[in-house]
Amino acid sequence: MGKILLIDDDPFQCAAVESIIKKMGYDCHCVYSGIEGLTLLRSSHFDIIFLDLNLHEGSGLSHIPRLTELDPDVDIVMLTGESDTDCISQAFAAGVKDYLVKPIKEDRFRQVIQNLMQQKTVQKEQTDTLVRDEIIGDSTALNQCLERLAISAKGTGNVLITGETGTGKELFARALHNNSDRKDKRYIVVDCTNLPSTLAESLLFGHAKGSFTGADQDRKGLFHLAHGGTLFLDEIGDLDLGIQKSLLRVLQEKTFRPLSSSKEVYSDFRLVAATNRNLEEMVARGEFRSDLYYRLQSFIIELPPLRERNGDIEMLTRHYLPTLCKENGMEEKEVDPQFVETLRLYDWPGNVRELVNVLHVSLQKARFSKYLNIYHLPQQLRMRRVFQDMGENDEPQQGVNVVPGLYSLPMTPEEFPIMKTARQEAVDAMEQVYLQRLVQLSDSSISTACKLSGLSRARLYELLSKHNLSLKNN
Ligand SMILES: Nc1ncnc2c1ncn2[C@@H]1O[C@H](COP(=O)(O)OP(=O)(O)OP(=O)(O)O)[C@@H](O)[C@H]1O
Repeated sequence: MGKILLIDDDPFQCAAVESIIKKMGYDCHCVYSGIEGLTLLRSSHFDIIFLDLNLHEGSGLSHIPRLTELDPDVDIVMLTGESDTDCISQAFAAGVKDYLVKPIKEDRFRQVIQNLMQQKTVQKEQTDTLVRDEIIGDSTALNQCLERLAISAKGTGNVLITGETGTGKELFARALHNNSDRKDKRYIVVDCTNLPSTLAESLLFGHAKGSFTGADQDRKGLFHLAHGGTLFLDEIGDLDLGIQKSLLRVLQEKTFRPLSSSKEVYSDFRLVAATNRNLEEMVARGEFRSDLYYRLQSFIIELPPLRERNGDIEMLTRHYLPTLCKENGMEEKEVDPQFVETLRLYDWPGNVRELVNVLHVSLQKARFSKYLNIYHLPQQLRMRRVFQDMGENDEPQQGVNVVPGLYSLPMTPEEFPIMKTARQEAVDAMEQVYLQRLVQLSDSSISTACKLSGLSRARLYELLSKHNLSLKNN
C-alpha cells in the first residue's frame, strides 16, 4: 500500500486531507512540523510528502534538501495557501513535483496522487524486469540510475550517459541495448578518442569504390551497419567538429551519403553517447556544437562517482575478488573487515576501474596469504586510513607530526616486509604528506615552495609529479 506523509501545522487541514487520502486506500501520516517529518523519515519510507510552505518554525522549503537526502525516492508536493509566483518558482527549483494552492480542490488533489503513484508503479515494474548484466551495486544513487536505464531502454530517443572515468558508462550503454527492443540487432561501439576526421568519415558513413586510394570496393559504414540496432559513441566530447555536423544531420534525417556515393542510405539506429567531459562548458568554448548537444540531451543518465555511493564498495569487492582469484590461479581469499572499511575511506578518482585495479594489486601482494588485510592495500589507501584514525577527513591537523604514524607494520611473519621496502614506503608516505602541506603553504608560488622546502625547482617538480600533485592543487 502506498504511503503518504502530510507536513502541515494546521490540524483541521490535516484531518480533511487525511480523510481523502484514506478513502483512496493509501496509508497516511500527519505531522505538524518539518522537524517531526524529518524524524519520521529517518525510520520510514514514504511515496509522497505534502508539505506546507508556512510552518510555525519557518518556511517548509528549507526542509526539502534534508527530506530528499533522507528519502531520495520520495515525491514532494507543496500544499499551501501561498500563491505568490516567486514561491512557486522557488519550490520547483528546490525539486518539488507539484504545487497545490489551498483550499484544495478534491478532484485535482486525487489526480496528483493517482498520477504520482502510477508513475512509481510503472518505474518499479520496469526496474524489476531490468536485466542488469554485470552492473553491481545497491546504493540509492545507483538504483536511481538503474531506474533511468529501465525507462530509457523502453524508449526510442537518444541517450547521453555522463560520469567520471570508470563509473560504468560503457556497462550502462550495453545494458541499455540489451534491455531494449533492439537487443537482437547489432550493438556497435565507436571510441571517438583520437579518431582522425578523415578516417572517421569513411568509418561512420562508409565509402564507394574508388573514393580514395585503396578503396577497392564499396564499404558500408557503421551508421549503416547499426540499422535497427544501437550505435554507442564513447567519449563523444572528443568527436571532431566537422563530424559532429554530419552526425547531427544523420540524427535529424536518418539518411546519409557514403563518401563519393550518389545514393542516400537510410538507417534507423538508436544513438547512445557517453562522455566524462562537461559538454555544456565545451559548448560555451565553441568546442562542441550546441545543436548536437541539445539533441543528445533528450535523456541523460548521470552516473555518480564511487565516492558518492561507497555503500556499493563491499558488493563490488565481493563480486570481483573470486573472479580475480580465479584469473590469477589462486584459491579464494577471506577478507578482513578492516580491508573493506579502508576501501570505503578512499576517494576513488578512477572509480570502479581503480577499485578493480586495487583488488588486483592487493591479491598479488597476498599471493601466499589466506586473508586479504589492510597491509595488502596500496599505500595511498593505508594513508587515508591513518588520517581517518587521527579523526580527520582529508589532511593532517595544523602542526601535528603525522609522519611516524603513517607506516604501520604487519603483525604476521608472512606479511612482514624487508627493511628496504618498509623504509621506502615510509619515505614515500612522508613525502606525500610533506608535499601536500607544502603545496597548501606555498600559495601556488614555486619560489615560495623552493624557499620553504630548500629543494631545487627541478627536484621539487620531480617530487610533485611522482606524487601526482601540482602547486595549483592549493
Ligand atoms: N556498477 C558496476 N558494477 C560492476 N562493474 C563495474 C561497474 N561500474 C564499472 N564497472 C567496471 O569498471 C570498469 C570501467 O567501467 P566502464 O568502462 O563502463 O567505465 P566508463 O565510465 O565507460 O569509463 P571511461 O570514461 O574511462 O571510458 C569496467 O571493468 C567495468 O566492468
